[in-house]
This record gives sequence, C-alpha cells and structure tokens, in this order.
Amino acid sequence: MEKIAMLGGGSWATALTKILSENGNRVDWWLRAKDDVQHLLRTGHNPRYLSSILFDRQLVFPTTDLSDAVAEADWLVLAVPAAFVQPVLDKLGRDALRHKAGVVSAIKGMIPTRNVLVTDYVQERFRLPAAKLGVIAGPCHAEEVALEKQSYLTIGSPEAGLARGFCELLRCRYVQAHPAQDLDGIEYCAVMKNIIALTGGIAHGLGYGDNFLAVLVSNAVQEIGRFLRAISPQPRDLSASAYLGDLLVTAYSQFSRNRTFGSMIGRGYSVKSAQLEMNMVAEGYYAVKSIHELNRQLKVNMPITTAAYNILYERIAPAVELEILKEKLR
Ligand SMILES: NC(=O)C1=CN([C@@H]2O[C@H](COP(=O)(O)OP(=O)(O)OC[C@H]3O[C@@H](n4cnc5c(N)ncnc54)[C@H](OP(=O)(O)O)[C@@H]3O)[C@@H](O)[C@H]2O)C=CC1
Ligand SMILES: O=C(CO)COP(=O)(O)O
Repeated sequence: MEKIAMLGGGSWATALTKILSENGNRVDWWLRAKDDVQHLLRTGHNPRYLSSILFDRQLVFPTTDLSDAVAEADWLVLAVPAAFVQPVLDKLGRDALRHKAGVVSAIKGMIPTRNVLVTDYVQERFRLPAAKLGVIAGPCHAEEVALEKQSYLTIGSPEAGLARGFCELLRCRYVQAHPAQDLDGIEYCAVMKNIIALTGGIAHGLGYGDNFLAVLVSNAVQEIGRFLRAISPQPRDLSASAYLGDLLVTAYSQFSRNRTFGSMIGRGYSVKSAQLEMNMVAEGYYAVKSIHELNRQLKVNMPITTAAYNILYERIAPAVELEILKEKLR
C-alpha cells in the first residue's frame, strides 16, 4: 500500500481518489471546505462533485489540514485548479516535499502570476530535481471515471521509474496507464487544448457547426505544434493520445468545462455570469492569458489563441473575432 496526499476537492481529485483508493492505497485528501470534509467523514460521499462515489473510509481520510495530509505521504498529487494552487502550495514549508517519492500534477493549467507550468513552480519552490516530478495527462473526464468507463491516462516524467511507478498505482479494470518522458510538452499541450476547446465552444455558441469545428481542431494541432517547437523543442508525436486525444475529448465531449464555458460566451454570457452558472472551473479562461503573454517573446503564429484572448480579455465581440479567425484557418 502506498500513501498518497491528494490536494483538491473538485471532480478530478474525487475521481483520482476513487481510482487510487480502490486500488488499495491510502489517500489523505485535502479539501478546502470544512463542510465537504465533514460530509465525507459522515457519509463517505463528496457532496458537491461526483457524489455517487462511495469512498472506503478505511483508506480515504479527508481533512482541511494541509500539513497533516502531506506529512506522511509517499506521493503528492495536485488537483487544485491552476489559478488557485499557488497559495495552497505556498502554505507548505520549502522542505515539506523533499523526501516524497514523487509530486504528480493532475492540473491542466499554468500559474497565472508567473506564467509558468505547475511542475516548474513546484520544482523551483520546493527545490526538487525534475526527476521527482510528473504529470497525469490523457483524454479522461472525471465524470466517465465515476461511471467506470474505459479510460486511458499517460504519466509524463523525465524519470521513467517514477512514471512507471505511478502508472501502477492507477491501473485498474477501467483505466489503462502508460508512461511517457515528455513532461513539458505534455503539460503545455494540456494547457493549450483547453484554449482550443473554449474557442470551439464560442464558435458553437455562435451557431458554427461540426464542419467548422473539425477545421478549427485540425488547425489547432498545427498551432500547438508550432508553440511546442518554440518553447520546448524535442521530437514528439502529437498524434499520441496524451496530446491529440486530450484535445479531442475536450473539444467534443458533453462533459467539457472549457467547451461549455466557451459556448456560453458565444451565446452572449459575460465571463462572470458564465463562471457563476458553471460552478466548475474552465482552465482555458486563465490559460489563454498566460499563453498569450508568453508568446509576446516567442512570436509564434497562434491565430486561435489570439482570437480567444481578444474575446475574453480585450472584449472584442465573439462574432467579430470569429469572422477574422475564419479567414485564417485552412
Ligand atoms: N474534471 C476533469 O475531468 C479533469 C480535470 N483536470 C484538471 O484538474 C484540475 C482541477 O479541476 P476539476 O477537478 O475539474 O475542478 P472542478 O471544476 O470540478 O471544481 C472546481 C474546483 O476548484 C475549486 N475552486 C473554485 N474556486 C476556487 C477558489 N477561488 N480558490 C480555491 N479553489 C477554488 C473548487 O473548490 P470548492 O469546491 O471548495 O469550491 C473545486 O475544488 C484542473 O486543472 C483541470 O484542468 C484534468 C483532467 C480531467
Ligand atoms: O482536461 C480535462 C479532460 O481531459 C478537463 O477539461 P474539460 O472539462 O474542459 O474537458
């Protein structure tokens, strides 16, 4: 049995806790809301996300005490949305993670105050070698994990042993897990696919159809490829499921937060009202600002990201921006 500290109380933390605990591991689960912890302790269910899952209370230990959750863990899994994770990490002492087997980020977003990947922030703040870091990636929605639908995850880490070890913790009847060595590329791609799905949602909300979405997604693969070659050049096959699969599920799934959020923007909702109505976090809203700002230096041709940025941060009307974008797609 491994001991895992899970940070985050949303859908993905809930789904990962299900997989890890049902595989016989102990999960010390940090959630920010006291009421949610009390409900979990009392009933074994998370009241607000994937509440059908019943947790084994001999293996899952919910708490609001961050240090307590992390203290004895072999592994740390990060599943707080990127926009809110830095203040959580900053509560931990700089040496708190030194003796962990690994710190694995399940987050698909960037630290907004610094425009850096979550694993880069963790490495710098806790002075960890890259070999202690990993990401959980792949086309996998928490809602389908709750329903035990066949799913695939990729664990990216420069350290093959870490990636293989964490795959072992995740594999079960309905989850296949495979290791990969491209940490940065997988993490950047997971950030960017949210921007693409959000833009696809905007187009959908404006009345564009499947023909347009297919062209948008094809162009997105090229846009992601150009960006990855500029920021983290190394050979990689973007048709692998950790890249293309992740983009496709977010662009097309009924469960996608980013697509749903974009669709509301396309239908005329303000950012605030879309966020309030969703009650979940669309990472693409924050990611588009980070990627746009990073690209000021890189100057990669990124028409889809630029369109999303102009709509969400420059308040250009979605219909006007999509008219401009549609002339740039091939
Ligand atoms: N959902 C999925 O299928 C997948 C998600 N991911 C990634 O996992 C990460 C977590 O997302 P997910 O679990 O989906 O989140 P959800 O959208 O399901 O839930 C939102 C989470 O964000 C927290 N939150 C909201 N506002 C704040 C705030 N102001 N400060 C601190 N926390 C806040 C909520 O806490 P509270 O409940 O206390 O309000 C809740 O835990 C993201 O990076 C996402 O991209 C990756 C793969 C799959
Ligand atoms: O990253 C995710 C699934 O892989 C979750 O984001 P979406 O809900 O927008 O798809």
